[in-house]
Amino acid sequence: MFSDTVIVHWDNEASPTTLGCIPSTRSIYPVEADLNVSENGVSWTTATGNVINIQATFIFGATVVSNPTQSVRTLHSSAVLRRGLEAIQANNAPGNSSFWLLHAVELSRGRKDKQPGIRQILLQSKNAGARQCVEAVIAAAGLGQLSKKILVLINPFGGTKKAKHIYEHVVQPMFQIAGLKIDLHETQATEHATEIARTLPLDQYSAAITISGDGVFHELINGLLTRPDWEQARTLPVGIVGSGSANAMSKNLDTMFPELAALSVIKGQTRPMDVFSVTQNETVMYSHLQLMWALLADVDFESESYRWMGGDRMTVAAIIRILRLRTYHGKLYLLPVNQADQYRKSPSSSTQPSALGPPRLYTSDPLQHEHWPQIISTTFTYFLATNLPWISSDFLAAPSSRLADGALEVVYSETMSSVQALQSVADPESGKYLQFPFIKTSRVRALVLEPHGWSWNKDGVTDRKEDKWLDVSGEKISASPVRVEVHPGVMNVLAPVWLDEDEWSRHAHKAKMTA
Ligand SMILES: Nc1ncnc2c1ncn2[C@@H]1O[C@H](COP(=O)(O)OP(=O)(O)OP(=O)(O)O)[C@@H](O)[C@H]1O
Repeated sequence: MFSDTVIVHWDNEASPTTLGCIPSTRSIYPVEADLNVSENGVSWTTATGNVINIQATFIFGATVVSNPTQSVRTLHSSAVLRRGLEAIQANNAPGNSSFWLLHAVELSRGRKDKQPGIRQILLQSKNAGARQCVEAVIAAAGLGQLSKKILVLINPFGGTKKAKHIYEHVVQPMFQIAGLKIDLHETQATEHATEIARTLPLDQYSAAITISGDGVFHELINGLLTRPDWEQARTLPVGIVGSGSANAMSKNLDTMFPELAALSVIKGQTRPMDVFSVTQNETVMYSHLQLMWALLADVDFESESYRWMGGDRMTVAAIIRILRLRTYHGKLYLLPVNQADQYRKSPSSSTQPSALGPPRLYTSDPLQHEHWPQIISTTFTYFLATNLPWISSDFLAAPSSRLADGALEVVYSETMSSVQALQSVADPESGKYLQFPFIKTSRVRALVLEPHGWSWNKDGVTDRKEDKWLDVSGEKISASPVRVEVHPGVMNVLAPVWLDEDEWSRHAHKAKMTA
C-alpha cells in the first residue's frame, strides 16, 4: 500500500457520474485528497469524505508530467488521448516534478459491450513526488510485464479496413503510455503473417499480436507452430485487436472494443488455449477457430463478394445460399473425448511425415481413424467443428466450448431443408439452434472428414459437381480428406481478467428458458 497527499485536478465540467471505473462524485476540483495505491487500484478520499476508486484492472499507465496545461486535465475519449500524449512527450518526464497523470479505460455504465473511453486524470503530489506515485501505480496495476518488444501485425485490408485507424488512434497511444516497445509490420499479402511468425527471433519478443480479423490471427498461430522450435514458439503470448468483419476471437475474449483489447495486451495476462491441427495429405496446419464445410463454408466464401456491405455480408450470403441449399456427401469419423484415450498413439510410435509442431496422437497415421467408435457415411447440409464458442461476433455456435477444454464441438445436419436452415440461422446469438432435432452434436478430441462432392439432390450423387472448399478459420483449403485433432492448451492467449468463460453457457441457458 502506498499513500500520499495529492491535489486532484479534475475538470468540473466533466461530470464523472457515468463512469464504470470511477464512481460518481460532486467535489469541486481541484481538491486536496489522501491518495492510496494498492493492488485493488488507486483511490483518493477528500476532506468531505468523498471517495473515488479506480480499479487496477482498468489502469493502463501512469506518467510524470511537468507544466500541466488545461489540455492534460481530466481528458476523456480516444481522440483527446493523442493530445495527452503530445503533452507527455513535450514535458518528457522531469525528475523532480510533482505532477502526474493516471491513465485508465473507462467503461460506459460499467459494461464491456458498450464503447468505452479513455480517461486521463491529473494529480499533483504534495509529499512523495510524482515519480514515486507513478512507480507505485505501475506496480499496483500489474504493468510492465511485457519488457521486450511486442510484434504487432496489421492487416490494412481486413474487414472494414479500419485496422490502421484503430492502431493509430487507440492501440499505439495506449501502448506508448504503457511503455510497450512496438515492432510494427503491415501484412502485404496472404501468408505474410505466417512467414513473419516463422522467422521471428523469439527471444527478442514478449508477445505477438494482430490487428486484424481471424484470418491473420490464424496465420500467426500457424506460423509459430510450424517452426522447428515450435515448443519455444508456442509459449510466446499471442493476442488480437479485432478489426475484421466477423471478429470471432475478439468476441471469445470479451474484448470487442480496441480499448479493451489493447488494455488486455498491456496487462500481459495469459490463459492456455487449445489449437487444432488439420492434416491434409502431407501438409499440417494449426488453427484456433473452426473447420467448416457445406452451408457455412459456402456462405463464408461467397460473402467475400459482398465485402462492401461490412458485417451484413454474411446475412445476405446466407440467405442466398440457403434458398439454393446444396447437399454434400461424405464420410465422417468421430473420436469422442471420453473414448479418446484408448485410441491414442504415443508420439514416438506415430509417424509424422515432414511435420513440425505439436505431436499428433490420433491423426498422424493416415489409417488410424478406421477403427474409431463413430463412423457416419451420409449426406450433410451443415457441418461445423469449432474450438471456441463464438465463430463470429454474432454467432454463438457452441456455448459449452472453452478456451482450453481439449475438445472440438462438431455440429452437423444430414437432412436440413432450406426452411430448417433459415430457422437455424435466426437468432444466432442465442445458441438456440442446437436444440433443433435436425441438428446433431458431438464433443470430440479428433475427427476425419472425407468430402465426396455435392449435388442438388439429397437422394444421390448422380449430379455431383466438382468438390467445393473447406474453410479453416476463414482460410480456403481444397475439399479433400482432412484429419483434425485438438492440441490441448498449446498456446497462451492474452486474455483480460474479466473474461468469464462460463458466461456463454449461462447466456444460452437463459435463451433456452425464455424460448
Ligand atoms: N496486404 C494484404 N492484402 C491482401 N490480403 C491480405 C493482406 N494482408 C493479409 N491478407 C489476407 O487477408 C485475409 C483476411 O484478413 P483478416 O482476417 O484480417 O480479415 P477478415 O477476413 O475480414 O476478418 P474476419 O475473419 O473477422 O472476417 C487473410 O486471410 C490474410 O491472409
